[in-house]
Amino acid sequence: MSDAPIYKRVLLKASGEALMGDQGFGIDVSVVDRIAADIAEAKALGVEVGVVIGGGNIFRGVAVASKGGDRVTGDHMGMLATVINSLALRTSLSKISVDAVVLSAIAMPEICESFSQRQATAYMDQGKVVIFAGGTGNPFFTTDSAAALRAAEIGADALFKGTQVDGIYSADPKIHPDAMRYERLTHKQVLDQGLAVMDTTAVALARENNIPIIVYSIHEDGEFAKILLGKGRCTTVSGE
Ligand SMILES: Nc1ncnc2c1ncn2[C@@H]1O[C@H](COP(=O)(O)OP(=O)(O)OP(=O)(O)O)[C@@H](O)[C@H]1O
Ligand SMILES: O=c1ccn([C@@H]2O[C@H](COP(=O)(O)O)[C@@H](O)[C@H]2O)c(=O)[nH]1
Repeated sequence: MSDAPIYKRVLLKASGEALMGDQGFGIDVSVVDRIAADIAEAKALGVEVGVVIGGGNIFRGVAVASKGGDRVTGDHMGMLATVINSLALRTSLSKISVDAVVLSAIAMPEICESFSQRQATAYMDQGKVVIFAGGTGNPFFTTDSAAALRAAEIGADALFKGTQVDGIYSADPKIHPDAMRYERLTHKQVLDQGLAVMDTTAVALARENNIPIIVYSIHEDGEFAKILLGKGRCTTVSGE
């Protein structure tokens, strides 16, 4: 394995759902601690890391809409869930002495700083882990889209999606256990074939900005660093 990471600055989209561990809801601190350790390993390789965390372990806006409630309010609740997860990750990182800051797309100055592209980039240049909370700050989006947006804004070399599965398959492997895993795909193939591991807005944004997407299992200890070193199990999505 080479000692030099293949990317200098990355954006990690960490699964919200993964944070609940076996509990079925909420935050399992041991899982957050493990993800923090993975980020620390990447930092130790000299990689600059920005993070967006989902909110699926707490709340998704569609849950309100599907019961006849107001979608926008539901999405506000979902974005607040991502703030809770971001604060949990900052806590886990600070326990292992990794300097991290939470920047929220929704102003809540008593709790964390507000997002601005300039401040985010300045913090990353200083070597801090920047955790982008509150999604895009707009309803009808997802944290996948927020991750692609922030990746473009900070000039990330790659967008990592740490999720429940170890790559992109020909169909959802949770529903079709015989689906085939891809090593490499283009953004166009992901969009044309409707491979639903990431939402289409996020993939389109990454494609327009020439940002590779790496999909891997966030449940595998040390996989993030391995992939950064050019090894590890994942699917890489890049330009055609
Ligand atoms: N073609 C595919 N290849 C791989 N996974 C797929 C595919 N189609 C659907 N999926 C599903 O997509 C899921 C990832 O989607 P999703 O973004 O909702 O989860 P997440 O990473 O846990 O995000 P969140 O942060 O919102 O909780 C995988 O767990 C997998 O079951
Ligand atoms: O830009 C955004 C990002 C997220 N939301 C809402 O938050 C939840 C949780 O995010 P996931 O990506 O599903 O983990 C999402 O379901 C939306 O309700 C948003 O409105 N805008």
